[in-house]
Amino acid sequence: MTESDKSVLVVFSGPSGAGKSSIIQKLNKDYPDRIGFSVSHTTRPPRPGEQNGVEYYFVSEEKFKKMIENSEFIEYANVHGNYYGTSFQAVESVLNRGRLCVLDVDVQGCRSIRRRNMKAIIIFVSPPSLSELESRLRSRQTESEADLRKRLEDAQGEMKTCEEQNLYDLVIVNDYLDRAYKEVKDYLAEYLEKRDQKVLQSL
Ligand SMILES: Nc1ncnc2c1ncn2[C@@H]1O[C@H](COP(=O)(O)OP(=O)(O)OP(=O)(O)O)[C@@H](O)[C@H]1O
Repeated sequence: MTESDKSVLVVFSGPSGAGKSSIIQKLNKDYPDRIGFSVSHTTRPPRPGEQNGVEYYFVSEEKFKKMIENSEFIEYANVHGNYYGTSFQAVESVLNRGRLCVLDVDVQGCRSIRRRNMKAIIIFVSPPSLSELESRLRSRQTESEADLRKRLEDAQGEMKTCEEQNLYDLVIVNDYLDRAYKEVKDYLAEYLEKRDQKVLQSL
């Protein structure tokens, strides 16, 4: 079995505040040796101590725009004048090390992964309701009122994408974190078991 045979891209998507980071944190805690995170590209200058290829790949705006033109990004955004993006190549490099590459991307990112026909498990994390989502975002206290409103507005559209054919492999409702996490873990375990059996049978 080669290293890349053992790898799979695991993508989490869903509204802001649905619990993607909470689930990813738990996965990372339980499987620190199996999980890898891709290094993003950015046009912001490195801060003291930051190394190229470790915290980020630091590139010029010209280079970043060229990469956009060449469709090299799964997703990218301009935040306060600086570009940030997740490249397909950065994900491949985690996968080539035989790791499960875990990503948190928006709906467009999920569609772009599907278009590339990548071997990926795409999981939509849904809040139990929009009112519960609002109350979690409020207790997190990380957004301004305007930002919070925008996130809740976006959430309505994001929830509708659950019905899109062949976009998500699994939709989980994050009612209780431990229960939702178990659903993710069981799904991954079953996927990996089936896949490893297939690989073994083909040897
Ligand atoms: N099942 C749950 N019950 C109650 N609170 C939860 C649950 N899951 C997560 N939370 C809390 O809800 C808040 C939002 O969760 P989290 O930050 O993981 O969301 P997210 O989807 O990663 O959001 P973003 O996309 O904005 O990063 C956090 O404060 C988290 O502790």
